[in-house]
Amino acid sequence: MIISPHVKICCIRDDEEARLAIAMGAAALGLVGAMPSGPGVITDGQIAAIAKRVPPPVATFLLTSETDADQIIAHQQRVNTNTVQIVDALRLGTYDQIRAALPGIRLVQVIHVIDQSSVEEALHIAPHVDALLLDSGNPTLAVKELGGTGRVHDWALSRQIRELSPVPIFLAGGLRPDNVRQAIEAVQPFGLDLCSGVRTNGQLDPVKLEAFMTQVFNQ
Ligand SMILES: O=C(O)c1ccccc1N[C@@H]1O[C@H](COP(=O)(O)O)[C@@H](O)[C@H]1O
Repeated sequence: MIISPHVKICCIRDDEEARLAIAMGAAALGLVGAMPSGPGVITDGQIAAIAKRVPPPVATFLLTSETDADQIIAHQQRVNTNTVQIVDALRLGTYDQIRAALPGIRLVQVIHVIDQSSVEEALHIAPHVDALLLDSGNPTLAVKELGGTGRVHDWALSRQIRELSPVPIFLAGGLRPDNVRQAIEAVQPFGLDLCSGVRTNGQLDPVKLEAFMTQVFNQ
């Protein structure tokens, strides 16, 4: 039997979208800070205001593109989410440093799944974080893609990571109502994370969201 994964709805723009996502069954909301590209960016002020009004036990994820531990700590302290999603590789400082400065705050590291080396990268980082989030960006481009691409990646690689990882896995990248069942069967992740697949003209679309949740929970 495959257990239904938890759902994180990302790119939340305001309280109304937050309420809609929670009403439809989201366990977590993604709030996107400054990024080099992507459709979901809002200001730190907006992130702080939305996060403050999200009721427990719904998790609030700050998506940060900072790569220096001190800057990641400062970013979380400006917005007060209960989880930090690091969408690029940590270049300066350590996860332990972030944990010491932010007790009780969950750390989720994004791995952009490109090839077999992504599996090694994921397993190297996994022991230091609370979860991994497997997405379809490309941090090597001149203008980095760090998520929100609407593209799927090679789920066979994500399946390998899920089977070997000591921490839970969220699957992201191009998930939609029409492919989510296949994604769940292929990867069997702890969680699903999506942005563009449940939006129309940038707005969270209740019809697409309901279709997505039906595929996840009512099969
Ligand atoms: O959405 C963005 O603007 C964004 C920008 C930079 C990093 C991450 C971003 N969003 C994350 O990307 C995943 C996948 O998006 P999609 O479903 O493929 O559109 C999304 O769930 C966010 O976590």
